[in-house]
Amino acid sequence: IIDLDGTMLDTAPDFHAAVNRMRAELDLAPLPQQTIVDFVGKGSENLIRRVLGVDYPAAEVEQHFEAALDSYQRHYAVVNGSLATVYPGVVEGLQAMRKQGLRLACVTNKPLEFAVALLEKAGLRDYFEVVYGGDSFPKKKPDPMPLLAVCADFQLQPAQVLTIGDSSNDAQAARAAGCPVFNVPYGYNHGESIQNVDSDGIVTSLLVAAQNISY
Ligand SMILES: O=C(O)COP(=O)(O)O
Ligand SMILES: [Mg+2]
Repeated sequence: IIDLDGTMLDTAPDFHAAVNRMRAELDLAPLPQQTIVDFVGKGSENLIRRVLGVDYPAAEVEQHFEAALDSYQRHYAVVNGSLATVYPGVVEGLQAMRKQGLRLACVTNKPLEFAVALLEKAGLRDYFEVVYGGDSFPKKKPDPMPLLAVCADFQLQPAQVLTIGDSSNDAQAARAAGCPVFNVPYGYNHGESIQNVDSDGIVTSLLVAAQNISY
């Protein structure tokens, strides 16, 4: 089970562009990319609340939330995949995993519609039997629900299903599900060091991950 944002694609420039177009519409000043990226990983609603929280106290965040989310989604749909790049070793890693006979699923907190469009644009959609987004189930990562759904789809025990992601969110979901988990060190981990995350190891790329799967 492979995560999307910060693991397969560097989508930071897409988030940066869409958030700042939304902020311009709301007469808010643009934010630096790093500020926005530190808010990524827990879905669109959380991202927009955090981005509004830069300017407004909690009660006012809720007043502006719906209009901001609506604007952001409109802009993200247009920007999606146009500035993002595939990380080194992703295509090679996915090819190596498929060659080993592994079945692949993508589980992301990105809304499903955006996730599928992005995977298609990047030419990665066909590697995955299953794709689940942040709105596919009542709960998203760090809840184990979407990971357990993949285990059920594949008729495998969680201990037989490896997850790979760039953040503590992925690791917590995996731990809660009972799945082994690798982290990649190059993505977005809520502004925290990846070294401090409880995982089964750090792999420098999906290709290195593919070379270290034994079963
Ligand atoms: O949209 C997000 O919050 C990012 O999602 P992902 O890291 O789970 O792909
Ligand atoms: Mg991620």
